[in-house]
Amino acid sequence: MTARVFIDGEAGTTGLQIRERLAMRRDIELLSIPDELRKDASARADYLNKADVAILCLPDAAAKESVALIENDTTRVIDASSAHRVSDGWAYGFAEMDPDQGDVIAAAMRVANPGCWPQGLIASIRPLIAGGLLPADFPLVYHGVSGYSGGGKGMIADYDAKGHVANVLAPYGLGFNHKHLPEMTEYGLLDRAPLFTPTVGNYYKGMMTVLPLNLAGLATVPAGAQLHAALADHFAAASNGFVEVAPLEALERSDGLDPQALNDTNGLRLHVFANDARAQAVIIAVYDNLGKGASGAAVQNLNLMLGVDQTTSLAA
Ligand SMILES: NC(=O)C1=CN([C@@H]2O[C@H](COP(=O)(O)OP(=O)(O)OC[C@H]3O[C@@H](n4cnc5c(N)ncnc54)[C@H](OP(=O)(O)O)[C@@H]3O)[C@@H](O)[C@H]2O)C=CC1
Ligand SMILES: CC(=O)N[C@@H](CCC(=O)OP(=O)(O)O)C(=O)O
Repeated sequence: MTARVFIDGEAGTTGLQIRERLAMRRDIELLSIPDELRKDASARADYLNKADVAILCLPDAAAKESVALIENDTTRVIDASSAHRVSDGWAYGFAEMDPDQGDVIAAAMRVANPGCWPQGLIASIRPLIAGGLLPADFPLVYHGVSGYSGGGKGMIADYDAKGHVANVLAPYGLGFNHKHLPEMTEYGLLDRAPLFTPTVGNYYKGMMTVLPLNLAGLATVPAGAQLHAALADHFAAASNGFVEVAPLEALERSDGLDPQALNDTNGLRLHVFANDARAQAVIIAVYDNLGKGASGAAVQNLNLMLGVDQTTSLAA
């Protein structure tokens, strides 16, 4: 049986990428709204209500409106916006977060796709706190760089208009109130939000996030090998291959540390570097903001909800 899938916001950056990923799927019938009606609430309501799964690739306010337009109890929703990520009744769509999170997503009517930045942080810290290697009140500083497509059509147009002679690395979020902090705190198992300093790079897509761990002062200082083993064990159990942990790095530099290394994939790779004598470590995540960071994760969640075997699917 084919599943009817409606992408509300299919003309946007994330929507287009999901469309491309689903175009070749014979098990999916894509319901496509005529361009002139794509912002017409009553036409959207029609499409939303006839879909088996609606994928919302919209600003937060429009995503909330879409959910309110659904009048049946059969349309399932994957929301790529940040509107519902810490809301009751919504499953958080980061399948590798816990060994059973894929089952939670598979059974859910409402799935909130994670923000791109939270995925690197949650992947890096949640297994360490859950495993008791770090306390929940450990003070975190979280840094990273994303390609400018992370800001959607608006930011892409800005960079295009500047003719790509923009700032090589532009810091932002300097009021320390980034909209991703609530989901980072909740699903990172943290007592308080990290100090988060994102930057946008002058390139289209791809991310690298950096989580330094200054471990001195902890009652029990975990060795780098323990941090690495906790992450490797967690993702061996919880991942179907989309999240991998590179071997423990004993190098000053690594060729894998390129924010564009996993572009056009649904992969996320963690790297652990440590100096036990100094009680210092850093965990670095590399992934595509439009892949695992948005559309790849949405397709992965769709596959889970439809019961499609991820290892044989071409899509995610
Ligand atoms: N880009 C990324 O890396 C990531 C994005 N996301 C999230 O995914 C969502 C979509 O982001 P992104 O694709 O980047 O954004 P874009 O701005 O590229 O696309 C959003 C689309 O929604 C359309 N839209 C706006 N308002 C309405 C409305 N009321 N009814 C119907 N359509 C509407 C826009 O129309 P128009 O074309 O006319 O502007 C546009 O096509 C956002 O919530 C974003 O935060 C999540 C993770 C990563
Ligand atoms: C580079 C850039 O601007 N990135 C966006 C996040 C993109 C993303 O994860 O989307 P959501 O808005 O759906 O959470 C930002 O930091 O606001």
